[in-house]
This record gives sequence, C-alpha cells and structure tokens, in this order.
Amino acid sequence: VLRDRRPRNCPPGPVEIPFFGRLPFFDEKIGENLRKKYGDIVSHRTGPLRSVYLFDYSTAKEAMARLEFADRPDTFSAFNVDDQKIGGVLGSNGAHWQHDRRFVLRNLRNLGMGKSYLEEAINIEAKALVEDLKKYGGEAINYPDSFRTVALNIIWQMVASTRYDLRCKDVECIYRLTNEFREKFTVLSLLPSFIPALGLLPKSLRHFLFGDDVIDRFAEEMINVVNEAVDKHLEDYDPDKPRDLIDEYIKDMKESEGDDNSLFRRGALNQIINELFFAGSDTVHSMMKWVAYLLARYPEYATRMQQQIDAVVPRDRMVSLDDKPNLPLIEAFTVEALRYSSMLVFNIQRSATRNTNINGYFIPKGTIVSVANYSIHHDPRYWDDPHKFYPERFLDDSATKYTAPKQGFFAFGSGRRQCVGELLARMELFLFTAAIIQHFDVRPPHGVDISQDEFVTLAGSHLPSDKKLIYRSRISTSD
Ligand code: HEM
Repeated sequence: VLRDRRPRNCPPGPVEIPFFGRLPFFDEKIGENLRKKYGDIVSHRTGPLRSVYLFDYSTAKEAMARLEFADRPDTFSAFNVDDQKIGGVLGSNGAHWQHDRRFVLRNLRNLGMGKSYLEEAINIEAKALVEDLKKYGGEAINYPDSFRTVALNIIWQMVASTRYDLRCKDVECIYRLTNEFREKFTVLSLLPSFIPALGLLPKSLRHFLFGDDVIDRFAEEMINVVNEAVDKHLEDYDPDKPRDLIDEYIKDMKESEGDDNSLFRRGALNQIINELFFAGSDTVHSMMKWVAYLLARYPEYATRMQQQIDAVVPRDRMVSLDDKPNLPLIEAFTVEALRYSSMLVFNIQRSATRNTNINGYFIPKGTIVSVANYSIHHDPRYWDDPHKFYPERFLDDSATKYTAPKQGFFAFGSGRRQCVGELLARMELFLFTAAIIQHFDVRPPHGVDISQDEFVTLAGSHLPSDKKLIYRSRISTSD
C-alpha cells in the first residue's frame, strides 16, 4: 500500500485506490471535472501505471516538443500486427519509429500529399460521394458508409493502389470490425495491458471480464487484409515501376537484403499498412460525420458557403484547391469543425522516457502523458465563447481571408509526433466538404429538431450520435 502512494511533488489528482489506482478515462466530461478540481496538470494512477493529463495549451505545446516525451507507452504494442511488435509509426519508439516515420512521410509526399496532383484522385472520390448521396433520392439516411470509403480510397490508393466501389461488399467486414471495436472497446478492455498480472488469468475469463478479445479479433482480421495486400504486391513487383508505398517499401527491403542492421522488415511494413489504413480513413470518416451534422445544424453557414461557391465555381465543375483563397468560409468551417468537435478527445498518448518535470512537478519515468485536446479547444483563455460553433473566428476582420489558429489548437497533435497525414486530411476535408455543400442542402427530416447537441464518446472518439439527415440535391447530375 505504501509503495502505491503518489510520489512526492507529483501533480495533484484524485485519491488513488491502493494497487488498482483508478481506471484511465476517455471522456471529455470526466476530464473537465478533474481540471476544475485539480488544475491544469492532473496525475492519475491505474495499476502500476501513472498518467498525467495536461489541460493547458502552452504547457502541452512545450511538453510535446521535448525529446523525453516523444515516446508512446508500451501498452500500444497490444495493437501492433508486426510479429516483433516494434515496427510502425503510430505506436513504435526509438530508432524503429524514426526510421518508419521518415519512410512514411517521404513516400506520402512523393505520392502527392499536399500537392495538387493528388487533388485529382480526391475529386474522383468527391464526385463518387456526390453520386452515392444522390442515389438516396432525398430519403433521410444515417451517416452513410461512403463517408468512410472515400477516405479509405485515398489512402489505400497511395498505399496499395486499391480503390473500392462505394457500395462494395469487400470493405463491409472491416467496417463491421471497426464499429464493433468502437462499441465494445472500453477502458476495461485496456486493463490487462495496464496491469500485466491480469494477463495470467485464463484467456476466456479475461475476455469475459474485460472484453479485451475485441483487440485480438481486430488484429487477427487486419493481418489478413494486410498480408493479402503485401503478398499480391510481392507477386507482381517490378523494381523499375514502383506503384505505391508498399512497392517502395519492398524496393528498400530488397535493396537492404543481407544488411543485418536494416530496419526494413516485412513485420514493420505490415504495421505501417495497418496504421495508415485506420489512421488515414477512420479519422477523416469521423470528421465527415461532424461536417454533415454541422451543415444540418447550422444551415445559415451552408447557405453562405453555397453563395461563395456559386460566385466563383461554374456549376459544371467541382471545387478545386485553387479556389481555396476565394472560399475562406469553407476552410474556416472545417477548421472550426475540428476545434468544436475535438473528435480525438485526448491527443494520442505519450510516455516519459526518464524522470523529469513539467511546470515544476515531478514526472516519473514511464508516466503516460495525455494532452486533453477537448479541454484545450474549449478553454476560454484561448477561445472566446468556446462552446459556440463559430467559423468566423478563423476569418480576418473583413471576412475575406482565412486566418489559421495561432494557439489553443491541438487537433493534429504537436511536436515530434505531430500527425503525418495532416496535409492529406486537410485536403480531403476541404474538397469533400465543398463537394457536399456545392451539390446538396443537408437538412434534418421535417419536424425533427437537431438543435440540442447529442454526442457520444466511443473509444476516445467524440462523435455526433447517429442521425438521419436528408441530402437534398441542389443541381442536376449533368456535370
Ligand atoms: C482529421 C483527420 C486526422 C486527425 C484529427 C488526426 C489526428 C492525429 C493526432 C492527434 C495524432 C497524434 C499526434 C501527437 O502525438 O502529437 C496523429 C498521429 C498520426 N496520424 Fe493523424 N489525424 C488525422 C488524419 C490522418 C491521416 C489522413 C493519416 C494518414 C496518412 C494519419 C496518420 C497518422 C499517423 C501515422 C500518426 C502517428 C505519428 C507518430 O506517432 O509519429 N492521420 N493524428
């Protein structure tokens, strides 16, 4: 019991229950309550693991830039499909992380991230999305699967040269798995990773008590998808014509054959693909739900954005990235959607690589450090009227120019592990949002009031609750 006591000068936090501590939390409301009670840095223990939550932007920004907070916690290996559990970008550390992050960033850029030639591929998806929504003929529908498939198609074409038809059955299994994961994954599922002694329980009892089988099932199904993609690439690989990120990796792997120090390995490739598949599609998919919800909730913004589009984009062409300077409200709307939604309630966790301190508080080695993105995005020290959806906060005084947030914004994280797909995500959000606005009025069904916020937080993601909306066509399909 004595050993379980909070170390001296650790940040304040709730009373810790000996041995167990407290369950980690994913919910923005619990986070906000703790901040109100204990301040901007809160300490919290689960089993043998200590977590520190950062609620203030400046503190978080400064900490995330420090080398000693560049690692992810060891518990991330539970999600790793690499046979050695050390490769990949999102959950790996040290030399493996540096190597794989550099490879991914270089190749995403070479494959068009942030460049106009990727725009064509995004607009093909945007057109397909418009056609898919038209097929519903104005019927009230829940957020459609095509929101996810268009996002998946972009990253999956860059990674594996594969594109799915928006109503294709092949991806349904993966969607079912992700939904199941979201619904069944709770803080309890993580407990066996936080308290290793629980791993000694019989598997069936552990699964029954904690529901952590959802993690294993997910990894098992994903490894099949990943193996199929890599095996197929190896079969028809041509070193002179690399088609995508998988071919580029195979090329580097083959060139470094015989080099015992090489970090190019099949296992690491598997994990990179696994991460890009989800980080690249699930995030944008969730944001598209927010965009649809906010368009229906605030039709006055939709109308103003339609007026901007109609003034500069002929009806027979899709909005392009070159139109961005003329459509400042669309960019402001998507960035406000990222802030307001705080879709990732907490930044992806980091871990302290040595005993250190934050703002004078002692942070022991191995402490898990979580930045409270939702709280930062709703902090009145950084945002006026933070709970109001107000895209104008990102426009200049004349409302003719988008102005990027200078502080208080953490949607893509910060520092050495800042999101590698940010540029891609911003391109997709702008073009997909513009396509929906240009072609549809998004409204709730007649008589349905959506003015009261209804959100859910599932596995750390903050999402609008399921909602039937009507996508009423504005212009004919002749384009
Ligand atoms: C709206 C969409 C997205 C949001 C809100 C988002 C958010 C984030 C956040 C908060 C982090 C953690 C950063 C940190 O630790 O400081 C992250 C990391 C990451 N994201 Fe994204 N992301 C999005 C889209 C994407 C896309 C499209 C890709 C794929 C290309 C991607 C790939 C990754 C990867 C691989 C990492 C791990 C980086 C590392 O650990 O070094 N994300 N993202």
